[in-house]
Amino acid sequence: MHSQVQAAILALLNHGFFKTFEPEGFAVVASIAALILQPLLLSLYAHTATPSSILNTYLIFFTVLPLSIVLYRLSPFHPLAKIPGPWIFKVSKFWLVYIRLTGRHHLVYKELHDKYGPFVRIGPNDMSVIEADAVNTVLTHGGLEKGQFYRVHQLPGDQSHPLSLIKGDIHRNRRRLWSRGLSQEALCNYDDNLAHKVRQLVSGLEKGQKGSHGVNIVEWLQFFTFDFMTEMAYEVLLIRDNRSVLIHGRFGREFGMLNQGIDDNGIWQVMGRFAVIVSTCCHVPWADYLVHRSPLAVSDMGELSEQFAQTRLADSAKMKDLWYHLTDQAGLENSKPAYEDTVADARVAILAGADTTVTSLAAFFYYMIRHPKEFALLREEIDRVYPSGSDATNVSKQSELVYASACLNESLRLLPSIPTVGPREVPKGGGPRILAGHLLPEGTQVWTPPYAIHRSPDNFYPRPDDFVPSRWISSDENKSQVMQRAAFIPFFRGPHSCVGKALALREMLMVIACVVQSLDIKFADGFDPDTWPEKIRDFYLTDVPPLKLNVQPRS
Ligand code: HEM
Repeated sequence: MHSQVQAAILALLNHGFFKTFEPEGFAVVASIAALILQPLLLSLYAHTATPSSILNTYLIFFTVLPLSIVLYRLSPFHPLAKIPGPWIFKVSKFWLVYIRLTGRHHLVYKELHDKYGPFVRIGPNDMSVIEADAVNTVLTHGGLEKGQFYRVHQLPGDQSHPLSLIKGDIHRNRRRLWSRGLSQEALCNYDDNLAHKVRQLVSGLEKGQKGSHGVNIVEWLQFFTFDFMTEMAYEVLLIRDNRSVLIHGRFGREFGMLNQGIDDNGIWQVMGRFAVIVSTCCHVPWADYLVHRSPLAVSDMGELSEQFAQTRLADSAKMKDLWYHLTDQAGLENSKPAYEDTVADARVAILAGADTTVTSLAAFFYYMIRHPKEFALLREEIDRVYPSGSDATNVSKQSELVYASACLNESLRLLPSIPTVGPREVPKGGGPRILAGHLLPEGTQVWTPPYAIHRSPDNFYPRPDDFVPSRWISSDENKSQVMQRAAFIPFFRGPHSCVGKALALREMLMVIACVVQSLDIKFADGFDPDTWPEKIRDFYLTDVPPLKLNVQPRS
């Protein structure tokens, strides 16, 4: 057979092989090496190893291979062919990688759904769903497990298994430890520390006010959530009772951001960099393997959590912190979790609990200040539940904050802090699944992006894009509105939903009550509220731009 025909056939065989066996881990490097070597070996085998014939073989191989992939992905023979979507998304995930890098990921998903409807093909083997029933089917028990995105969501060289990345029975067993550490009973243990930090936040906001340029509340919320989550997870004393703990190594400075009013160690930069790298690479898992091994992705997060863990072990805690529960110090389980898994879990607590709360609270204050009528109603409620001089950190009164909770729901709806989350997957070995009439083969990645779901008029109507807290309060007026509660998923749903939801709500209501009781807040001079939401970037976690406020004690 002519060697050019052989090169074309070899390319088609490779396409068939990689369509069935997508390489992961070390197989990525082996596959790339195999692809590079094959045309050379073919030329040698066909005894046509002159420079021009080798070049020719390479040319044909590397033309036919991508061409056959593209044609197949666009063809009616592809299993997801009937799901609408733009051709460029069907052909390759590289377009989504680019979109992720721009931070417009959540906006693009919404635009695609506005154009193509509730089911959109957003990748060769990926679809996105915003219809309430289908979202419920995907996420709840008996639905789909975490997808490809999470398998590669691991720190470089890290062999541990944090809760956010595991599934099945292992996940169920570990989640029990987390649920104990975040149960109502456990939360009471964290209240004193939480109240102390919230008071520090309020006074920090007052002190941080710099003339008419105001104070960046996002930065102070970062100090607050990081300090609180770190102490809650490890009871690592940051700075308390005039005592400070020095974390050595790369982070050789004192922590206690609220106290110092500065992120001296650049932790938030580290977290931001980590989020960009991981969220971008997760669209192309095989590329992720290569990038993770590059010095670009050296992980400071792993080092930091190890240092916190060591400090915690050297200086035993005075309360039952999250570490106490995650290491099962009460001895309620048959076996103890591995040390590396606990370190990874405590790191997840900081990553999952700090950034999300910052975004949610920043969005809350933004929407309140933008809507003076609603803000006045909120104030009225806070003044009634926590009159001036009373203790606004008293959590037993939070159930009376009906309007504040409605406002919080509405801001979480408009700006969920993990705007697209990650996909779920039709598991290998269980055969195809049917979702709303679509037959999804094994390996299909199904996205349920909260930002697009929350703003769909099929789920929330009227005014799906507007801040309307009253939609959360039952009234005769609201009877005719569309309100798909199953489509409200800022904390996600099902076995992998947010295990820290109760803590997050308690924490956020405490901050809201204390800030509104003590401070007058408005946008700082020169701050442009119109463009603020546009500058929010979705790197799985959210990069929130500065929110400059003018802060004065309430008269
Ligand atoms: C407003 C604040 C918060 C929001 C909006 C939020 C939202 C979410 C969402 C959407 C997920 C699913 C992520 C995914 O599947 O990729 C999640 C998972 C998780 N969240 Fe939260 N979260 C918040 C605060 C917290 C806090 C304070 C903690 C405390 C430790 C926490 C711990 C976790 C953990 C451990 C998971 C993984 C659960 C699992 O896989 O079983 N979150 N969160």
